[in-house]
Amino acid sequence: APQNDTHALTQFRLQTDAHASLLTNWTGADACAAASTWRGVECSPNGRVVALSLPSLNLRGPIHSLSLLSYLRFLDLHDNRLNGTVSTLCNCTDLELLYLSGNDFSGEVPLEISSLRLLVRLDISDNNLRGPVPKEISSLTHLLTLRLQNNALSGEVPDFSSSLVNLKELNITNNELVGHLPNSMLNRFGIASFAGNGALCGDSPLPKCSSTETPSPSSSSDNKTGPSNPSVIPKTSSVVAVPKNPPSRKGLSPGVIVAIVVAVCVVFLVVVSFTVAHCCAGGRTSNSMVGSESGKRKSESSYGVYASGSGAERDSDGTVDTERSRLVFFDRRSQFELEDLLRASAEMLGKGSLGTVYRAVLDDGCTVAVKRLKDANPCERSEFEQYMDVVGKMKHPNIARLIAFYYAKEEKLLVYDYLPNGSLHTLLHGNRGAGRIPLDWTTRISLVLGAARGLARIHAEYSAAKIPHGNIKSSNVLLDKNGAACISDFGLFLLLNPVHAIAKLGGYKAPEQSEHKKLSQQADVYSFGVLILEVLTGKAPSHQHPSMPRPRTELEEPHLDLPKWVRSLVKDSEEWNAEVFDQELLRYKNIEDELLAMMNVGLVCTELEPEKRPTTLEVVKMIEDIRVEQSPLVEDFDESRNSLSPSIPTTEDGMA
Ligand SMILES: Nc1ncnc2c1ncn2[C@@H]1O[C@H](COP(=O)(O)OP(=O)(O)OP(=O)(O)O)[C@@H](O)[C@H]1O
Repeated sequence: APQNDTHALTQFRLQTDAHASLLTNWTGADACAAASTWRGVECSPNGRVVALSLPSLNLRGPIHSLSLLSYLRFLDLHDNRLNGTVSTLCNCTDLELLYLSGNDFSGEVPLEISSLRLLVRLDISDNNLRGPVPKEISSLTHLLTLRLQNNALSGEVPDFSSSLVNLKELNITNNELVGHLPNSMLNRFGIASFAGNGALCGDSPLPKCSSTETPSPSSSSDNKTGPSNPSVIPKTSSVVAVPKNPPSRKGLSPGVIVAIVVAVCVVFLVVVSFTVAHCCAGGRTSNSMVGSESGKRKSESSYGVYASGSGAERDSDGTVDTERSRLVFFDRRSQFELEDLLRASAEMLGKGSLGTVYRAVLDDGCTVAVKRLKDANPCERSEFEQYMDVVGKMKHPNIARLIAFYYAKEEKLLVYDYLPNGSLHTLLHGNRGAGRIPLDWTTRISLVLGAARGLARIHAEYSAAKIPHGNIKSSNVLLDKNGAACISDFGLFLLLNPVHAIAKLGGYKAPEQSEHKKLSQQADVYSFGVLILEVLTGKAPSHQHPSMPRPRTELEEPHLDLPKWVRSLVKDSEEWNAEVFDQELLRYKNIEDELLAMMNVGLVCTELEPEKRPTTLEVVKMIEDIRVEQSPLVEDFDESRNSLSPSIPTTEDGMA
């Protein structure tokens, strides 16, 4: 079966990627192999493709090959030029999220859609779909979102009001729907969900239905050819392009138009005031809800999943637990719903030891990083919330900020500020070949100092409990939009069983940890010392855990004990040995003293005996003494860190 998945994807690529350039990294025999990085593909632990996300890639052609992906739960192909019918996907009965909007799909919405019983979101808007809105949709009882707008769907609107009890968003606007709109549908979803159909009738503000409840020919669309009744459109007729925003149609009296406008305005105002009240309430209660079951409110977007979308929170009897799953925020200024997150266009940033990280751009342009935890987390909800409370309260300019979290039985998400400028690991080891921009000494020292300040804050905040970071390494030092270093992944070790934490996490290990397997602040200092030596030597240290697949640069030297290697070359702390240092650093003049001083900080941090190591506050002081002001100490947390416009730190040396 896994080979079938790879075969299906390969077929899909051959049939749709005419430009070939887009999916060039779809190579190798197995899309789900451990080291595989097939763009947009996500696999389950048993090697089956569960998610495919390829929006806006100018893909053209049919999608029938994807019907073989029998484990697929998330499919996002929106904004391409894909064509043919969508019926083939009805074989993918595990699908929960299906986004196909903005393509050239034609034919009818298949009756077999009813086999996709797990669907939570269905978006097939902005295509050329014709024929009726099938009644069979009413069996998709988990649906939260149904978007069918901007197609050429015709016939009457079925009554979903009693069957689709979870449906929050319905949009069938700009189609060719006719006849009586059931009052229950109008009342529940509002006139705005049905606008742009022209020939619907029913209760006010719609025109009254005639006795036969069929529209007069003059009230049907005037910008499309042929009759509006689907049954008389030959299935073989050429597809009439549907304008994405059709002009308003004729046929309504001015009075009715005024009534519709007033009704839409009223609905809009009600929605806006509800949203404002909702956001304010959310802001007031977000922190207090952590760890407090009584504080929880029922959320509109409480049933949700991300990416492969496994988070259907179902009770044993199959009912949906909508009561307790919601995004919990740590900052009243950042408020959005899980739905916004689900709707956001997402791009996989990478996989770590605890899960996969996605970059998600919300509708309002805000960008966040979403870490979707894999099943490494054994915690109960209350425990999870307590730990996240610890992380969420930690606000410092050199610590990646946790904005919110989501906990459901099968899905745990952590939402962070998106830090757009990569990691220290990438800056040091990425692209060492031709075309590399050297990482200058000023930037290095400033990043080390920033990271030291972040770590010192964690240690100081939790000095009594001696809570460590537990996973210090250069790939967990990320750069914000200003190029400042931020320690990421703080607090995640709390989610792991202590027995397994040390093996799972990929930070640089202190020697004492091979014996007692405990995380500690002193071990963090050791890891930080290794990081300093890494910055000085340009060499990637060994993670001492061959089972860990990361980091994976071609330049990483296997099993390099960096402190040992440096000590072997430098016997005396005053001794200068150019061989130790990164060649890139040797082109800068008059920095030998600073390099030596920094090397000594690295060496003292990596003392074999934990008691001999300095505290992180002392480390900060030592680095500040080397170069007085490299990284401005920002006391106030910079809320504007999150940005859509990444700025790359200057890497040409600006040394005095
Ligand atoms: N807040 C963020 N903003 C931007 N990119 C991020 C953010 N958090 C993580 N990433 C990126 O996502 C990818 C995966 O990160 P993740 O932390 O899961 O793995 P890791 O650091 O490689 O390993 P580990 O799980 O041991 O920390 C990395 O490339 C990382 O740089």
